[in-house]
Amino acid sequence: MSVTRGEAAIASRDDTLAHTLAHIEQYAVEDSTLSSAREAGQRAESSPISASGGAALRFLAASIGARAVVEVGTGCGSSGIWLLRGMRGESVLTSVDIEPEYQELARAAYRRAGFPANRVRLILGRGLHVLPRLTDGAYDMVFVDAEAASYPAYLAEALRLLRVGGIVVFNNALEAATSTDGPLSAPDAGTAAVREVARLVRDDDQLIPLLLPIGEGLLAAIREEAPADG
Ligand SMILES: C[S@@+](CC[C@H](N)C(=O)[O-])C[C@H]1O[C@@H](n2cnc3c(N)ncnc32)[C@H](O)[C@@H]1O
Repeated sequence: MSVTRGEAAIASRDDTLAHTLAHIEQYAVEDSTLSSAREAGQRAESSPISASGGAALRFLAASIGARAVVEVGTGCGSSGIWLLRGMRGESVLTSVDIEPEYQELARAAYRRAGFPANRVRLILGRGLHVLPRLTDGAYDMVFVDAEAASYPAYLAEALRLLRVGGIVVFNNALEAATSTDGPLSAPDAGTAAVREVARLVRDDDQLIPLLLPIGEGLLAAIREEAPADG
């Protein structure tokens, strides 16, 4: 079967894109601590963050001198190690997950990475039950890497928790943004929610949005000061 010029152009673009993304992934180097955390996560099927996604988290945390970060979706600790490596000394990562076994593996991974126990507050529970108990405006960064269907609700919580200048980041933002729906099927709840949160972030005057094609796709936004009335 012959290939049209349009199909050839798309194939070559897809090829170039795949090479570019592979290059970005390889550029982010994991040391042995991060490799073993990721391997433990893969064995436990907790879907650890990609190296490039983790490097972006570290960069973002360092760029704002983060001292207090909330994570939803501890997994086996990969993203937490990247975050802690970007955060200031003496700072605290609060990380929430529903799986006690994952959090035990994460605790061991943080220890192996050299972070004392008082740098991490692990909370067992559902993100949407735990976040409302945390203090308003007390956090520099909120990272969400848990059930996609709740992303819009996590955005509302993050906006309450973040200080002005703080950053919210959602993982897995790419697939939903780029997938096409079948003619007869509506997107599943997770895909619809990721699209919805991307729209909410872009349309909010108090947020500076950024969609990054890194790793699983990161949707990030900086919280700005609310505009003065009048
Ligand atoms: C993609 S994994 C997180 C991977 C982790 N960030 C890492 O890099 O290793 C998603 C995690 O979200 C957790 N999770 C699922 N639903 C949750 C909920 N409602 N509240 C908190 N955590 C949840 C799962 O147990 C799982 O560990």
